[in-house]
Amino acid sequence: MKKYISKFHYLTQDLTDRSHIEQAQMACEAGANWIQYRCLTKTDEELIAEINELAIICDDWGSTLIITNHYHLLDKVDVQGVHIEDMDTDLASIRATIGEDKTLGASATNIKSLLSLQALAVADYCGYGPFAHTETKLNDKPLLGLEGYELLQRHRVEIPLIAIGGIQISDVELLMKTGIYGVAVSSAVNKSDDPASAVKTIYKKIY
Ligand SMILES: Cc1ncc(COP(=O)(O)OP(=O)(O)O)c(N)n1
Ligand SMILES: Cc1nc(C(=O)O)sc1CCOP(=O)(O)O
Ligand SMILES: [Mg+2]
Repeated sequence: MKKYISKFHYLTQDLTDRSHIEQAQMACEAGANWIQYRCLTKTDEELIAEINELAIICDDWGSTLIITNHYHLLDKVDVQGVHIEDMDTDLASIRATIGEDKTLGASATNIKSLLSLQALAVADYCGYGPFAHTETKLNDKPLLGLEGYELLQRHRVEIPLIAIGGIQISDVELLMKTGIYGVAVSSAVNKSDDPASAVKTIYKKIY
């Protein structure tokens, strides 16, 4: 089943000065139509409570809400899907568990893993990175740089490909010119002096 996938994925993150709820509220108000709730530090009860609040905000603004990894919560909360970060996990079995209606995102870090994911045909989009160094999470994978995305033009990439990892506002135009589908951003928005304006600027560069 082909689903709508946004070209701009805004990812919340653990911040000392702003909750995930505040981040999502800001992003929705600024026009983000795709929020990925990336919280890997809470118990299921805490996650469910927070996701329920996020779902109301996203519903009010008409934004898609995706959770990171916690697919076992999908039948307990009102979200549109899940992004699975573990590339070694059995995605076909996760798809069978969550059903066809939920959006399933997965990750790839090189052309081989991207083409395998595409061939498996169970994910709705692929997060592809890391583009550059990021402080948001530890990363031991080679940085792709712009060339890593330009190289994809030699392959038949049909799955919507979302670049991720250390993307700054100034990278967005050049990344989009490589032919990718969209970008995922966290800290370039969250660590900006004016996060709402950062969201709006990224949108204008994409659309
Ligand atoms: C849209 C999107 N793409 C990728 C990820 C996960 O990133 P990934 O690099 O796979 O995570 P680690 O395996 O490095 O933890 C995401 N959350 N969203
Ligand atoms: C989930 C995730 N993976 C990344 C990687 O580089 O592999 S970056 C990331 C989150 C995006 O954060 P930011 O825009 O702050 O780099
Ligand atoms: Mg990674």
